[in-house]
Amino acid sequence: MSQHAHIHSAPKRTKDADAALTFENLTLGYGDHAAVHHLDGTVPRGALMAVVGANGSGKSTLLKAVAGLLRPMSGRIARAPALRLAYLAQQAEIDRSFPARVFDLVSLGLWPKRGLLGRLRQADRADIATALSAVGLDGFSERAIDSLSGGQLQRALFARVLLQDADLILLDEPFNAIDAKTVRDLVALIQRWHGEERTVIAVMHDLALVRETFPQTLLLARRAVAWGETAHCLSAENLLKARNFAEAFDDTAPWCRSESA
Ligand SMILES: Nc1ncnc2c1ncn2[C@@H]1O[C@H](COP(=O)(O)OP(=O)(O)OP(=O)(O)O)[C@@H](O)[C@H]1O
Repeated sequence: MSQHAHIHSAPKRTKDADAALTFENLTLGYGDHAAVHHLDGTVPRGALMAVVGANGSGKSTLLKAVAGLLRPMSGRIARAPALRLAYLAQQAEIDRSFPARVFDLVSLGLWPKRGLLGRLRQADRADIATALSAVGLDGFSERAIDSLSGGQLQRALFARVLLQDADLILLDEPFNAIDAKTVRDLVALIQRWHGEERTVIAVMHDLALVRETFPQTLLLARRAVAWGETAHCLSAENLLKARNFAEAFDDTAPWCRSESA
């Protein structure tokens, strides 16, 4: 059976002008081990989409490739022209020991506008203060980032994304080890971005939160098990299918052996 037969609800091909991203027979991996196989589909502009799947199912790999940090093994990712992109990595990948203040971390969000060594203007300082306030970090500007709690650091990173003013926002497990209040505040920010017609893609583990918050979902198990409207995508049948694929993962398998599964 062909790979693509598994994608029961892949989004219909959207006109290019409406697409933020298009995946064409995209295969991603490391060395000669593929982590995401033969992904096809379109993320429309303004979509609010969750990426879900078991550990090791390729979610972070997909985000990294979309962010341009990983080259495809084969196939391609087409981004809308002049798309401004913001990528928030998993917290585990962020170096907190770097001697910086919250202000410095957040001001990096202005980098696309001001350049790395560009001098901040008065208006920029006001924008940074507004972004900190929007994430509930008033008064935190001078704090060292290594003194923040996990939730406070995540708020600061969301403030940086706010300043980036991106068309496409990629969030890798933004709510991992974050308390309920902070999740609510940051979900509200994601909904605001959605209201502003930005495209948001988030790797998520909390399926209840996905059902509440994300209209679209991509269910991955190294391949797309289902992709489309969240309620349909996360049906019991699809989740079972994803679990069965996940149990069959073999990290030592050569490239694409699982295709014949
Ligand atoms: N830098 C790397 N080098 C080699 N293999 C990698 C690398 N990063 C990820 N992998 C492998 O690629 C596969 C997919 O990993 P990925 O991190 O994308 O999964 P994930 O769905 O994000 O998992 P999790 O939910 O645990 O974060 C895994 O088998 C993983 O071991």
